[in-house]
Amino acid sequence: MPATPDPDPVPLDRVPLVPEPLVPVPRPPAADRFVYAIPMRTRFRGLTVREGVLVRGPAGWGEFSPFWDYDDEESSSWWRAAVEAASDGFPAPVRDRIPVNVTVPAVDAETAHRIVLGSGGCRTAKVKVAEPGQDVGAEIARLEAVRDALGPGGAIRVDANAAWDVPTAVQRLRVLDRAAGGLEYAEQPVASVADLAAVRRTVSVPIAADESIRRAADPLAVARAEAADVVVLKVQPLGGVRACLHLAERVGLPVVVSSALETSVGLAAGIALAAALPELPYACGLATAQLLTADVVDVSLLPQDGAITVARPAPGLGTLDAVRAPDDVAERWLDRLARVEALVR
Ligand SMILES: O=C(O)CCC(=O)C1=CC=C[C@@H](O)[C@@H]1C(=O)O
Ligand SMILES: [Mg+2]
Repeated sequence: MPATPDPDPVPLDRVPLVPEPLVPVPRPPAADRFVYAIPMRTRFRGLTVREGVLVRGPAGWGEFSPFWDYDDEESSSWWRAAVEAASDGFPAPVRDRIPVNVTVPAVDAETAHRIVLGSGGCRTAKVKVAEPGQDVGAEIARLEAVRDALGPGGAIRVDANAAWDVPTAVQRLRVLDRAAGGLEYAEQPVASVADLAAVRRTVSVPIAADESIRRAADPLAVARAEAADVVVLKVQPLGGVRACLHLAERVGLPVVVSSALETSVGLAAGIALAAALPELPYACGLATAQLLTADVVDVSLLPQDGAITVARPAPGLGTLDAVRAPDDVAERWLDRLARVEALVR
């Protein structure tokens, strides 16, 4: 198995002006690409390790990290988002603090309670439900624990990741709405736009569309079908910050920005989108650096008093070396990236 590809020739701006010190220092990553692998704190979305590629350009760093169930065609929008960050940078912000929700994976009640209390002051929690192999009892206990930790004034939303059919969604949302002491909204309870519309017509809990937006041929179908009250925007799958701003303008529904479980390089794009949107009526799902055991930057984008200050942290040489992916993982990602780049050329 070939070793990690040799870094590209060190560009002129990185040629040390003084002889290199005797003590080896971490070599800078390849001039413009770096593959990371970071263990997750808790299994989330079936992942125990988050991997991806950081790319550096004239405007800074971008992140290309499509989940492996996205094929090369679908991954092209993820690459466009990374290229936008690295080449164009981000639009001007209209706010400097982004209220964020804490993300609660499908964990036991005690762990859920601890996650909310340790969230950095988040007043909103998004709770994973419909986890394969778990029953409604576990979801009720998790939601009751989250409500206890948040207090009566907090907001609780759930995410089923399209797992239910319509009858199950209708019945389960009524139960979970009670267990939570009221749900702010339910994210993607069912898979299709038609089923989302059917659930929305039947339950009182507001509905948010996520997969029906980020994996749809036509994201506007959700609005035309009156299938959702809220639209979830994720920068990478939707092709970048400017593409999301354009979609938000056209969809005509309230939007919430959510991450794709990126490092703080990728989260910075989500923060930039949330900072540039004319309206931001909901706390955003951008506190997911809390789900990773490490980061590619020295100071992660993490909430304080329930919000993240708009910033664009850059990777540090030391932090990059600590999360460098093994050679075989790096090769797999760079091969994927080469295929996707060939598609979008
Ligand atoms: O929205 C949040 O609170 C965090 C992001 C999040 O929940 C997700 C990120 C990426 C894929 C999914 O696992 C999940 C989602 O469906 O929104
Ligand atoms: Mg979701």
